[in-house]
Amino acid sequence: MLSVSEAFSLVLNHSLVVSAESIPLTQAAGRVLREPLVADRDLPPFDRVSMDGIAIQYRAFANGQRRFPIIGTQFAGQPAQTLTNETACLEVMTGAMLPAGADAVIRYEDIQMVEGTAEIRLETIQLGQNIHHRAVDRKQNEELVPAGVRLGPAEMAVAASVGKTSVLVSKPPRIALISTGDELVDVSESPKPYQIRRSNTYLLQTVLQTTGAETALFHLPDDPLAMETELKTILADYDALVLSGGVSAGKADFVPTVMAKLGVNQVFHQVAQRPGKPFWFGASDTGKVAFGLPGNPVSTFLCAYRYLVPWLKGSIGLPVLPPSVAQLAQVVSFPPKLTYFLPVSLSVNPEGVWQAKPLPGSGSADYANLLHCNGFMELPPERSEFNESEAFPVYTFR
Ligand SMILES: Nc1nc2c(c(=O)[nH]1)N[C@H]1C(S)=C(S)[C@@H](COP(=O)(O)OP(=O)(O)OC[C@H]3O[C@@H](n4cnc5c(N)ncnc54)[C@H](O)[C@@H]3O)O[C@H]1N2
Ligand code: MOO
Ligand SMILES: [Mg+2]
Repeated sequence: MLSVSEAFSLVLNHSLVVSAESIPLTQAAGRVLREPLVADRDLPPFDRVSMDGIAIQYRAFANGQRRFPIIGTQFAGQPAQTLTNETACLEVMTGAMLPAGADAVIRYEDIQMVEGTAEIRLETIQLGQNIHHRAVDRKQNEELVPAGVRLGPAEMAVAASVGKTSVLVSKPPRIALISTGDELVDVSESPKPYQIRRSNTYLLQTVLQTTGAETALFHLPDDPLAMETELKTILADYDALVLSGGVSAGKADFVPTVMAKLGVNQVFHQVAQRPGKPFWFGASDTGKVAFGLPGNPVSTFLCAYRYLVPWLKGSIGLPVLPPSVAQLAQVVSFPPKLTYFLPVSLSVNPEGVWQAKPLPGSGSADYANLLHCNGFMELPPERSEFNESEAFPVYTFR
């Protein structure tokens, strides 16, 4: 049986081909850039006054002068004036161009205004003080943001400042989230004694919210012909399918055979892990990808975080980051030769180290247990005893 890392590599090898689209900047927050953002001018584009006050020539102050006649005012949003008299000053406002001939700005707080003159009340000043010099932040034509970065607040501010009215971003992949099973009824229905309400597609939709994918929910019965008909349409309309249920050894587990009939070939079936051992994964020659996640809700949940989310991030051009690491807060025993994804509650101890408190719950159908957890700790298959304070990777979900 495949190991978790082998299965993960195979999943990442089948990334979606996500096309790019140009959209207005006003709609681009949260999307992934597909072009670099380049400085169209120096940043800042001119010597910018950074404090309200007066602009003088430093040499006059260095020569002992303290009282400067005010010969005008330089506001922001105006072309630069000139300090025509090197022993005079201009009042200047934050954001204004530094007047030509001036090379130091003194704050209003450090001067006293007396009858049209400004008297500086400082012992020393620096050449160039309170001036945000042209190009100190970035130079014209410098790459400010590389492609493959999500447009957060800082990136949006930079995009606006370099005049990008529209930006090239990844198109959101269209993903169908499909529950399967005759025992499952809609959330609005009253289940009969042998039925339950379906929950996995709601779980999956919430997990994928952070990726910006477009999702739609479907439900299929345990009937191979009906499944085939409906899945054919869904396959044509969506880039990827995430199914839950119907992949283990039961007489009504039809997902792998139906997918194969539709040209979605098995890449693997079963991974040496708990939960989620019956995980099925396939891809078609036309570039469609399908995840057959095991139906037990904790298995669906774990597989979504461990495989689906990194796969989707990689596909849309975001970096796939390694998991964080935490210390086990108590001894854990797990004899099967499987990678064990242990539900944990994470907290930081007084030394600033992440601690993982095991909350195994009653098994992979116990989804209510996850309400108290915020991650899965990945314990390796070749060991059966895990000591307190040993560190292992954790996949967090809160
Ligand atoms: N003989 C074997 N039986 C089972 C094996 C095995 O290896 N050999 N594996 C077990 C494991 S592990 C899991 S996990 C499950 C996976 O089963 P399936 O993927 O085939 O899923 P189903 O049989 O359709 O359902 C399993 C279970 O999950 C519930 N379920 C399914 N979908 C939803 C949903 N959308 N919302 C809520 N609950 C859902 C379903 O009612 C079943 O209780 O197989 C074991 N068996
Ligand atoms: O994946 Mo199953 O959920 O191990 O029970
Ligand atoms: Mg089954």
